[in-house]
Amino acid sequence: MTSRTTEQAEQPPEPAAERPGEELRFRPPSLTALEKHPVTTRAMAGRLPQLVCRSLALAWKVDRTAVVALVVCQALSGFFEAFGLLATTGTITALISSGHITDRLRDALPSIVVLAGAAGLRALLGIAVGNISSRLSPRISREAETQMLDAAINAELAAYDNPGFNDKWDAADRGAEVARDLITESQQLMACLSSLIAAAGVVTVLHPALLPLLLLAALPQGIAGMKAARVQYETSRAISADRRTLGLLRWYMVDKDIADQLRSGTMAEFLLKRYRAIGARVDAATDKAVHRGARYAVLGALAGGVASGLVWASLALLLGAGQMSVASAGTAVFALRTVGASLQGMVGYGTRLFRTGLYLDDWAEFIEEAGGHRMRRGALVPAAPRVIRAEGLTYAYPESDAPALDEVTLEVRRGEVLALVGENGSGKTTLSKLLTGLYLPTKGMVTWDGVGVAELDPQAMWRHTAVVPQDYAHWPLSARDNITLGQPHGGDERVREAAVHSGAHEVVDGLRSGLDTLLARQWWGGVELSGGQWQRIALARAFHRPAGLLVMDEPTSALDARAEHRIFAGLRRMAEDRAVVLVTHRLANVAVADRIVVLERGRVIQQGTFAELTGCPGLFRELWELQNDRGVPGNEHGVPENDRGVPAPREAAP
Ligand SMILES: Nc1ncnc2c1ncn2[C@@H]1O[C@H](COP(=O)(O)OP(=O)(O)OP(=O)(O)O)[C@@H](O)[C@H]1O
Repeated sequence: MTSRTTEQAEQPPEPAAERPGEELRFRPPSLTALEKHPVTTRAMAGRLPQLVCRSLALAWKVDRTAVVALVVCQALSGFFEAFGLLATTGTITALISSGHITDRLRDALPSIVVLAGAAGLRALLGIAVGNISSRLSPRISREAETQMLDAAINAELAAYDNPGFNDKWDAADRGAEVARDLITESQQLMACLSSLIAAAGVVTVLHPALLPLLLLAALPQGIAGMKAARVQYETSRAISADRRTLGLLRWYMVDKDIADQLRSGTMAEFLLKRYRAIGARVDAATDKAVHRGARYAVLGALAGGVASGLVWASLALLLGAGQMSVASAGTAVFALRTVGASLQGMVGYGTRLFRTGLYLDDWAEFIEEAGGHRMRRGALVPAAPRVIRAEGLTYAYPESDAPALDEVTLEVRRGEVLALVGENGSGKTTLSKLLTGLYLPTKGMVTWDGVGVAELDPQAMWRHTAVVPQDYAHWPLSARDNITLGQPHGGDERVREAAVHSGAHEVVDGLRSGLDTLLARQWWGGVELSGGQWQRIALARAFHRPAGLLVMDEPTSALDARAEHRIFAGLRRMAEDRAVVLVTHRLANVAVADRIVVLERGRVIQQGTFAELTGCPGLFRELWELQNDRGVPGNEHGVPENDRGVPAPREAAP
């Protein structure tokens, strides 16, 4: 320290806002889609049919009739295109032949009728195709979203602790969003293709040299289009982490639950500054991509212009050399324009479809990834458990250095209250999640009546569990649904019973429509509850479940003394027909437990009754003494004692 110069010492510290905010950074996205499908002509040519099939397959799931109608309409449209073009030759031949103009027009009339009829029918088919794809597009996106949701909700809970999981969800979400473009772009590509086949057939009939020349002319723009598509995709992926951060910041700035802290902490300016800085970074990256894309477009257009000039010059030469009649040349002009437009369309829609395909790969990758975490457990349907046992239980979170739980062995039986105690981060919540089968052990076992939880059907197992987590959900539903979780049994009587046990009846009785009241002020103009009132509802929902295992993690952290007393006084009755696991830091409350397990850094260091643990030296007694060391006048423990030296909650009147 003495080596620091005065100048160094006086330098103001770097302002925190200028440093990159690690907590607001997401992992840089991987460009695996690009690695799998590099943007080259060959890759694109191989990929497009695959993508068209994929879009049709997704559409097939949504509406089979519409897919059949779409394909038939496209085929008919191509057929009428060729028909119309061939009729052009007849029209021109009749018009340029010798004779009176009235005779020539009469001769041309049948071809003109065919031409007009074909154009009219094509227009009608175009409208039909547009209609069908507009109907299909949003449904395809929804189908893609549904598949994502299905993958996510059926993934193991541990998947969410994987740092890449949320990133992939985000990229996949964009994939599902753009999936709606898949059918439109595919059908546009198919329309161009059918028109190209029709016109190319006609051009080849007129002169075989014209078609290869035309294909060559379309190449430069095709390459430019692909390069621009790559730049756009890369940029979009590169800024996706920043876009997520912006979304998060927006949410933090308007979220009702922290709006008061934003104001009282005068955070708005700081967050807005960050928002603007990240927004500027996104804008700069977008500008760069737009400029690069424009450069490619200009180069492509220049090369395409030169190539088109060559095609037209060839046509003039053929005409001049007498290798083609004037009528055929006239038809060739129409056909060439059609081929040119179709090729351009194919390149344009093809590159767009390719880009959509890259996003869709992200979507598919997530489904695959979530599929990798898909719950693959047994199918045994358990009864309400009588004994839940952890044996040599070890659990490590993904990418963490030390296990959160290390060789834990304990059991809890029906009719018992087991309390888990320990300092912050000692592994209590993790252990409760393993006992309920939300996580599967890294090593060791959790068994329900002797059967490993991995062998049990998870849904059937969770029907026997009721959990009051530290952060319980404030479901934007009615009070009744908030208690029954949409799974009523025994009618309102059971709801009322659970509410009385938790003290939520006092909350419900004060609501304007009782159990029917919506508890979602910010969304639907419903009623908002206080923190403690919400906790009473969360407790009622756990008491309402006919569960054999009840886990309560800090269940009374927001309750007033009377409400808290009611919960602990009624806990023994609760435990009569179920096993109860209680996690709490308020050690006076664990006196109701039959056994207390003390955890330290993921290991069990003490076990016993309240009297045993307070009666001998160790972490529990130390924490207990600290909790009572407030200088409050009274007895040694600061609470009334019964004859076991245990603070005794009295049975409360409901
Ligand atoms: N989702 C997670 N991903 C990675 N590590 C986690 C995760 N959740 C918890 N941990 C880590 O696991 C350890 C145990 O956490 P746990 O939440 O089980 O502790 P706890 O005893 O319930 O703490 P508290 O008393 O603060 O609620 C901690 O070191 C924590 O950092």
